Amino acid sequence: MVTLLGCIADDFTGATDLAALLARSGLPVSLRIGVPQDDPDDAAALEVIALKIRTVPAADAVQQARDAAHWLKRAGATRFFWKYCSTFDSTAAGNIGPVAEMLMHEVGADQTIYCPAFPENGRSVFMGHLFVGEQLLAESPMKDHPLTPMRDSSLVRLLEPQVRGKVGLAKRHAVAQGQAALSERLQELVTGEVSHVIVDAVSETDLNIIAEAAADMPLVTGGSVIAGQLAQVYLQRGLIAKPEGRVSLNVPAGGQLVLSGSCSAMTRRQVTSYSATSASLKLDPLRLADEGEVAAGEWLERQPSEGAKVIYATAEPDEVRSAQQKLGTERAGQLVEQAMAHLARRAFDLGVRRFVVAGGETAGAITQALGITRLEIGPEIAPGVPWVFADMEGERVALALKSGNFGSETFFDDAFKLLEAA
Ligand SMILES: Nc1ncnc2c1ncn2[C@@H]1O[C@H](COP(=O)(O)OP(=O)(O)O)[C@@H](O)[C@H]1O
Ligand SMILES: O=C(O)[C@@H](O)C(=O)COP(=O)(O)O
Repeated sequence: MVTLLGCIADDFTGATDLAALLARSGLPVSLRIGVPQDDPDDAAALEVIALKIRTVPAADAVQQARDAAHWLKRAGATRFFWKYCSTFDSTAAGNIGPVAEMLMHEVGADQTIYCPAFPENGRSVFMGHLFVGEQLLAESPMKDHPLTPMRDSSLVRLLEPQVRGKVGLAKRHAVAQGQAALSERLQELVTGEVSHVIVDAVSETDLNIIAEAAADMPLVTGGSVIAGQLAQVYLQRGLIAKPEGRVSLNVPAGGQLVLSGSCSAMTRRQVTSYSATSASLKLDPLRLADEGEVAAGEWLERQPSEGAKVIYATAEPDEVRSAQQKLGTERAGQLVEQAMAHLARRAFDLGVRRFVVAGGETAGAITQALGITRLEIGPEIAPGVPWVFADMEGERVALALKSGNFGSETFFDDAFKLLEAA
């Protein structure tokens, strides 16, 4: 099949979020880990390439995203989507802006939109300011993120230093008036040479209007919801058709494990809740620096494969800051990610086949270490978090790659229960 929409995600939880929201349209979605080595002879209409480029140097992120775009072009994609976090996770150097600008150049776009809103998960954009629930982004727990602390809520101000072109805003007043008014506003901005447009959105209706206005843009950027709405518009316009029949899921039997490297507020609550009824082990980056993860591996070996268990580095902001001051931010993060990756591999060797992983960077490290290259999309456990399935060394594996702040307090339990019922 020829690809219609080619998507590039900047992390792995974000990629499964995107794939889940695209799959809500009923269209088949293909999710690949890293830029495929092979030619795209089995491409799907909606292709997603998951990269781990949210916090790497901007030049590296741009290069990897360019390679992904070239593969998607070879698959036939004529429209492209750049997926980043619904909390606009980035630094002053990038990587949202530099990748968007490179992709605009690649696809010949003179304008693109930025639309991270995800109303179901409490992310809305008004007057260019991003809200997380009722709080401005910079007042939300995202201000304490270990790698991308978000200290400004204005998307215009956040994006400006990341791009060369002009940044503008399409306010909710234009969006609420419908597609024609929004298209007119976008046209006005492009005439004024504004190539990067933040678009307000506070509801699904807003996102639907935005998707209608942006459906023919060669490049759209944002969170998963606007991409899902684009797929719906393609269906309505007959650009793409739903396949006949249903694909049956092959759910693996085997042991289970939660691995959590996210320090986000919701994950902290989820770890506390799950630890109350499960075997749990906390990883300390300082101990990992001295001794590695041997003790954790031994702990894992002592646990029944089928039993409920969680290994976590999840910690309160003060504790994270203290580890980062002693080890450096990058090293602290890498120590945890590497340990999680080794433990996931050990768990697989011990018979674990159902993994719940909390944290985008953590999920990236684990999925890469397991050598997984392609994922099938299963049922959504919570908005934006589906079970995904992969074949690994001849074995079937189920993974739930959970974004730090997604899901309710009982998410880990909910995830395994859903798999039992599938
Ligand atoms: N206790 C800790 N101290 C310092 N860094 C940590 C600690 N626990 C986890 N980390 C690091 O914090 C980062 C969390 O990012 P990520 O996995 O993307 O989570 P989220 O989805 O919440 O953003 C990872 O790089 C992880 O290794
Ligand atoms: O858009 C979102 O919020 C998610 O898909 C996402 O990218 C979250 O990233 P992490 O919180 O780092 O997992």
